[in-house]
Amino acid sequence: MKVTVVGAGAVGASCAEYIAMKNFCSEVVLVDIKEGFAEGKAMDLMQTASLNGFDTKITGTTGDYSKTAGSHVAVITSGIPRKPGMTREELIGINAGIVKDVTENLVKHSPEVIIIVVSNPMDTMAYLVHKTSGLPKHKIIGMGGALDSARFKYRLAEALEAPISDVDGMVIAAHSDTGMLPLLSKATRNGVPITEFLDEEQQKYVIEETKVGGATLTKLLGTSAWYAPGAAVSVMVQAIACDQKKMIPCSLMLEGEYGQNDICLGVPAIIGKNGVESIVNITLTAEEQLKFAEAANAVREVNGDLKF
Ligand SMILES: NC(=O)c1ccc[n+]([C@@H]2O[C@H](COP(=O)([O-])OP(=O)(O)OC[C@H]3O[C@@H](n4cnc5c(N)ncnc54)[C@H](O)[C@@H]3O)[C@@H](O)[C@H]2O)c1
Ligand SMILES: O=C(O)C[C@H](O)C(=O)O
Repeated sequence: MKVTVVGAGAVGASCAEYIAMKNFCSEVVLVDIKEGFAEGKAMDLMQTASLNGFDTKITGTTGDYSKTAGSHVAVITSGIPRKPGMTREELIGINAGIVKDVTENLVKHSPEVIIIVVSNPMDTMAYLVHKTSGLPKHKIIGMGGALDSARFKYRLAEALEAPISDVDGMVIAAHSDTGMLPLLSKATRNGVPITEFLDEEQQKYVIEETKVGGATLTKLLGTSAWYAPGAAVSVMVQAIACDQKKMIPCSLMLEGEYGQNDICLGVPAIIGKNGVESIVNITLTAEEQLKFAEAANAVREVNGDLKF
């Protein structure tokens, strides 16, 4: 399995590192526009191989997409991250051009590729890849829900004073500060609904902290997060590489599912060797349905700023 990661910055390098550490891929190619940067990151990571015990070969290139030819999966992390006080949506002006250009180069050299979109505003960037790549819809997957769900579980475990392995939960809808929908109604501790353990104030705290998870880290770090995003991507790549058929919330093109059309939004999906094997329809409460529709309206407005 050959995987390309475009953007060798904080998130791209973290993706490459987690993928290599899990040792399920033969090759990871890092691509960046900054001269020598991807080559340097690849060399540094390769010098951890004997220490960390992996055999994945990591190489880097400054913009030579012929080196990415025949990739099974490509991850797009190229583009600018937000600074404290910004929203993800403000990145569209710069990142849309980068994502469109990168997508064209990837598909030219790997026409069968499955693309995982990470660059923000992610739901809109995933939509852009659908509109410009010519790839079938099961081959384009936006990464947001896997990360947001991990943050949800972190906050649930914190509120419950429980180990994270005790809790389960999922976040769907938009990967944005206001459009995220942590499904509290379905979250559990060892199969017991979370609502049996947390009072309303605690529930509200968990939901609000989850939704601003990215903004909180951006304020602390001065730029956006990379460890959990990289780990989330590696879980998705492994689900494809090992045909795991894992259920992961991902930003996917909807054609009637959840009452939406012609939009990429986070929904639970089965991820396996073909990319998206299927979208899973779950029952939402009336309030959740309303919030999902509101998130869709906001993403649709941002999509309106795209120029193809
Ligand atoms: N979807 C998510 O959950 C999620 C999580 C974290 C970050 N992000 C997004 O991922 C993106 C990257 O974040 P980061 O922290 O790694 O930023 P970063 O600045 O550390 O890295 C971005 C890299 O992209 C490179 N780049 C820019 N244009 C390029 C091009 N045309 N071709 C190849 N490489 C190019 C830059 O040189 C840089 O090295 C941002 O848009 C950020 O908002 C999304
Ligand atoms: O918050 C950001 O801007 C980056 C990313 O989308 C995240 O959630 O960490």
